[in-house]
Amino acid sequence: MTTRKPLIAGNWKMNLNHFEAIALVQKLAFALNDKDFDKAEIAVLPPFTDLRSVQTLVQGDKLRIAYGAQDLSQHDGGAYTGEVSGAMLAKLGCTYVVVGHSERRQHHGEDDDLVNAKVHAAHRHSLTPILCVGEGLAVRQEGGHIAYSLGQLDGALRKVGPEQAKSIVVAYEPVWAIGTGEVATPEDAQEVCGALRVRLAELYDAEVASGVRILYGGSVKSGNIAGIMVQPDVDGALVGGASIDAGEFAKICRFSDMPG
Ligand SMILES: O=C(CO)COP(=O)(O)O
Repeated sequence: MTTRKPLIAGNWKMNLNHFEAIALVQKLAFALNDKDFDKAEIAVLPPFTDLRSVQTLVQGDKLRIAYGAQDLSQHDGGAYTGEVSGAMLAKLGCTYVVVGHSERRQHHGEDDDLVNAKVHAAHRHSLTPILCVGEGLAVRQEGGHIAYSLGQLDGALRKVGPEQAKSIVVAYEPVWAIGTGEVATPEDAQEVCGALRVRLAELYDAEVASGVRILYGGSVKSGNIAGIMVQPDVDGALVGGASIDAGEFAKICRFSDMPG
């Protein structure tokens, strides 16, 4: 069986300017030690305007913190006012890029085809997509959460080959648990993350499925991370609100020391 190194990624959303970004990453680097970085990969996903500052700090001080962006254009360049390309993110040393976050699907009308195009765009520039899927409250209430999340996975991975699929990170983020304080139970998270892994095995093979990291996201805090992380198919967390507090995020990164 492949061992999957846990990934704890902080999606800052539209928070923190570049000064604040530097302060947060410095605090985080100060709070965490090599043992923490050995146990889990730790990443921050700041707004575009912070990335250059984060890059300079991380590279200058050789920090073991990975970073990436929250979105990218499906295009590689050209007359697309306001867009940021994968090539630009790669040039800034980004490892990750979030694709298909529910806030982009909801507020920017991103559908599965666009999300799929963005997954391909990320791969063209050797960025690892953190592909977000997850159902809204109505779908959950009628029990369609697994089919819905698998449908989003299928759509996002169209024409993505096994080699590329291997490097993808999937994040299950039930929309009803995002920013609401309403965390899915560890069993809820496991149910869908397990189903996503089974679907990866169907779309590709067992090797791909066992290598892909699947994260849970939605109101993750230091007080609930331990229970989520012990689930067999949950390989990390995509943390929103709690990731812009360095102390709280550091505790989440040390999930094995937190109460279950
Ligand atoms: O959307 C999320 C991470 O991408 C989750 O946000 P919260 O942790 O604030 O609920």
